[in-house]
Amino acid sequence: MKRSHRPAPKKQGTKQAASKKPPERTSKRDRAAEASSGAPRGTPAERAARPLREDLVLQACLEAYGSVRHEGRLSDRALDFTLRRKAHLYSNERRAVAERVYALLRRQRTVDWLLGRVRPGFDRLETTRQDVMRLATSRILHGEPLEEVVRTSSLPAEDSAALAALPRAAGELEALPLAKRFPIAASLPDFLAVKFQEAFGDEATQAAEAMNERAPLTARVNLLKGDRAELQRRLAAEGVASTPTPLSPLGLWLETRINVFSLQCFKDGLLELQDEGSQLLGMLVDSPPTRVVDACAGAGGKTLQLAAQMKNRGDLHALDVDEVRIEELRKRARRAGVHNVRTQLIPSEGPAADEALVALKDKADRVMVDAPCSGTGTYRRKPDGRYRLTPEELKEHAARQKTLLERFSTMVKPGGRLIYGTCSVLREENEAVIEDFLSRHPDFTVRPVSQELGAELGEKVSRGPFLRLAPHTHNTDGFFGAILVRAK
Ligand SMILES: C[S@@+](CC[C@H](N)C(=O)[O-])C[C@H]1O[C@@H](n2cnc3c(N)ncnc32)[C@H](O)[C@@H]1O
Repeated sequence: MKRSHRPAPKKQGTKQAASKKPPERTSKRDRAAEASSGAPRGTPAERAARPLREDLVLQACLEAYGSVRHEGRLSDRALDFTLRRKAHLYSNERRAVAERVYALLRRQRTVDWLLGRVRPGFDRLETTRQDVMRLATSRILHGEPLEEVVRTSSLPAEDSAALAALPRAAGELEALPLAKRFPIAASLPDFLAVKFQEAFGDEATQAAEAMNERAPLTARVNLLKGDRAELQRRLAAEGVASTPTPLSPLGLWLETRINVFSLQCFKDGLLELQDEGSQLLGMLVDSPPTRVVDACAGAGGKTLQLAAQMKNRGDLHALDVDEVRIEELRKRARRAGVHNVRTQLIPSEGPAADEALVALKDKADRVMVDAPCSGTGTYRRKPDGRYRLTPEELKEHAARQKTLLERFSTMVKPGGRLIYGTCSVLREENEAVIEDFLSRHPDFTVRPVSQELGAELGEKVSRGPFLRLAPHTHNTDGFFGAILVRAK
């Protein structure tokens, strides 16, 4: 099968990290699975090598995938929901379920196209039978041997025979002209494929390929509780190898098979899980220890970073319209030892939304607007997002981003800065929003991000004056960031 329809091998970890193999420990999950299955206890190494019980894995994959594809659930929630009810699965089986479901979601359109070629009447098959074939095809696309996939997929003979013809269908896809091939090979809806081509030009294929790979597991060190080297030592003591991220000085790629949330380091607030690109966006706020507003704080990913950059001093106002996220932020702040945050639940629109900001009008040194967006930069982690987004929603995102930037800019004091960011790779949510704002606000000017990040790092992560990150160029999620300075 051609390389272009197959993700690259996983990128987590390095040789160096792998050679210092940490002690393994038994996960709670494995103890629960052992208790419920009556299986003999093994050493951690034996457990890791235990063959998958393919029938159980397939059943769980079908449940989780089916609830995303046919019931519209979000992928992370569907997996969480399914796996919570499968206490009898060992951790290697749970991992296989998550990996297979995500892998299929990343390649769903490609898989359906190929199956339409190799299995006459595929569209008319019963749904579960289709999904079994989809899961099998995705595994083959990801490099598993045909015989092994057929042996473990409980397929009728004619469906197994169809899978053998996949290399021919992949060749047919490869032979299509680019305009037809790209949306299918990239597994993007047509309108998004066009947007990706506009955003990345000649690099669109590469960009989409990288967007369809698995993201590294990335942590940010909480500088309020120690530095990166110290965190690495603490992680190693808990059996987790890590590698410093190449761009963010705050990040570590974690190599672990166990749940990070169960680590003592995590419980003690030494780290947060946060993509390297998100860390770089947070670094655009230089956070002098005075008054900083995180206007779309959500559950506080950036808020906690800003608090650490402010050394827990000054006033950090975290605003959001979502009460559940704000509550999560409060919990995380307590764990991280953050004391300078004040949270505020604000109305989402209308005069009340403007009134809620009156007390901060012209008062903030820095205002961060990490705007709600299409999430087109995060498809490595949320692969199903692409199948939900519509052209109308994209327009709504851009319109809301303009409104929010306008509204929150009123809090910036003369000489202060407005920092705008998204996890979108699309121009209409990024540069176009900034251009629109500047056209109505001649008192604001763009400050190149390299002035904030330093010339060397700035050059690596910017396009023009803006932060511009993408998986194929930086191995981060896709992010945009801009710094605007208000005249004194
Ligand atoms: C990209 S997320 C923020 C992520 C967060 N900054 C972080 O780093 O974890 C965008 C946030 O904007 C919030 N939001 C949506 N509409 C808003 C509004 N009108 N005013 C303020 N926040 C809003 C959403 O609830 C969501 O939490």
